[in-house]
Amino acid sequence: MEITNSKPHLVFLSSPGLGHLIPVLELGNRLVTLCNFEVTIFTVLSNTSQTETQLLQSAMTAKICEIIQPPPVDISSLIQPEAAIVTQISVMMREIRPAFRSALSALNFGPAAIIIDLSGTESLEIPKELGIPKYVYMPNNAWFLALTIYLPFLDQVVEGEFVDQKENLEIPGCRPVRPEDVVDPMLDRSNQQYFEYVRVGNEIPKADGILVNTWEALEPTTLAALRDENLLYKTIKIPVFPIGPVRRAVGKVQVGSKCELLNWLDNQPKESVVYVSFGSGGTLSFEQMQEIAYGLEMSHQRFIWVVRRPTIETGDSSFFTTGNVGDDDISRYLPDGFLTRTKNIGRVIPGWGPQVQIIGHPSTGAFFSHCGWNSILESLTNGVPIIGWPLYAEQRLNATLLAEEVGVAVKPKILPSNGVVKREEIVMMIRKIMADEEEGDKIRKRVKEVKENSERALNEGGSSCNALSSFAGECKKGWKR
Ligand SMILES: O=c1ccn([C@@H]2O[C@H](COP(=O)(O)OP(=O)(O)O[C@H]3O[C@H](CO)[C@@H](O)[C@H](O)[C@H]3O)[C@@H](O)[C@H]2O)c(=O)[nH]1
Repeated sequence: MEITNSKPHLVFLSSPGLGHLIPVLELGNRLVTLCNFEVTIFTVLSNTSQTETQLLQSAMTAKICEIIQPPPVDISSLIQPEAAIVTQISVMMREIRPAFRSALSALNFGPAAIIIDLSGTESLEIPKELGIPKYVYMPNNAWFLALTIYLPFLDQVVEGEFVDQKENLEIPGCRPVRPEDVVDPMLDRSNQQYFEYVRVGNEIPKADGILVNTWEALEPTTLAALRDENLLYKTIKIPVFPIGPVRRAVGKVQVGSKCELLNWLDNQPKESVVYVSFGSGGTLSFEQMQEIAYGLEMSHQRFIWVVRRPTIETGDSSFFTTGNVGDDDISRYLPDGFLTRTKNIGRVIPGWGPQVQIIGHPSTGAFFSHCGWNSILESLTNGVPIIGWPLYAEQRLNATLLAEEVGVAVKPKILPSNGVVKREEIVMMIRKIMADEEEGDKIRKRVKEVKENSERALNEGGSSCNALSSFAGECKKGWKR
């Protein structure tokens, strides 16, 4: 790809994991096509996920953004084998800094700005040294951003474990966070991932601004708090640009290339199918898989289920290997006879599915989701209500936001990360979203409103379009050809 000096240039630093790579690639594409930038993305990969590698390959083929892939870093001597995902990613991003610094110094153009995603904030010092404007990209919602930047303060005033607190955690101007909803790194204050997360909270305000993957109408109160000098602006003192929803859209499916699954969806009634999938890393215990299988069967609703090998220990153990487990014989993890009994109403896919095509299909009526933010955005922008099944990371926070503030989701009484949710409750949630005429109807109407307000935000003159333009304006202002 030829790099010219005629357009301002932005450089991204993206961290491992599809949940980060996807929104970085999407935002990069948007800045090229809508704002007339050239974009280079410095990608740090886990190097163990085939799906990650494939995604990057297709981004390289599309040639919208320039991709730089540094050699993999070996962190095995720096962490314990059982280190949490956040710790692993933090250490990888720390070790990549010399390569990122050399790559920036070797560029034959002066970038207008550097955009660093959430897990790479330790690298903000590099553009600072080089005198280049620097921004943080939060590929999640504003409430999670608020908790992250306020955590260093909570760290000073809260005693004991957050999960053991009797009172909700107050964040100025925002919805309080229930102790049971705190993000994974806050579960154990003696674990390295907690220190890494507090560090990120301290580092974000060192940027010149924050891009966040949400929009005004979705989180008006939190965004107002982030701008209010008496509330959270006091902590960050930098502008926040709500530019979302940045998400993958349904591409045109080539004639003749449609898979059997999408043909099957074509033949189902409108909004009749429940799509069940837990993102790029979510896995379930064997017992929980049985309950979901029976719950789906007993609900008598049509479904598509992306099934992975169960885990016993943690919910996130396939985070870096997604797409690599697809060849397993998944029938052995499902109840006897399940596949035969449900063959007329359901489809089970091993490992990985064409999610954006499924969610964007008119036959899909609900998304049974782990509430990763990309999945949520794909659902909301297609007007599909959510059965929230938070597993790890910040997903409990996301599920609460959707169910209790936005009004587009239901979630189980006990959190799936805390115990096994029984089939009866699963049936109840599915039926509420798919068939309930009162509460269900309200949720289905609300999600259509959210779809429309997301479109308005992105259209010309909409809040996110304006936020992206003002970010672009700031970057172009300081750029010297
Ligand atoms: O079978 C599948 C499963 C997933 N996807 C895609 O993979 C992405 C998954 O992203 P997301 O829903 O955000 O889940 P995670 O990969 O789990 O994301 C991580 O990163 C997100 C953004 O920071 C966080 O919100 C999550 O909690 C964290 O687990 C989405 O674009 C999906 O369309 C597929 O295409 N097919």
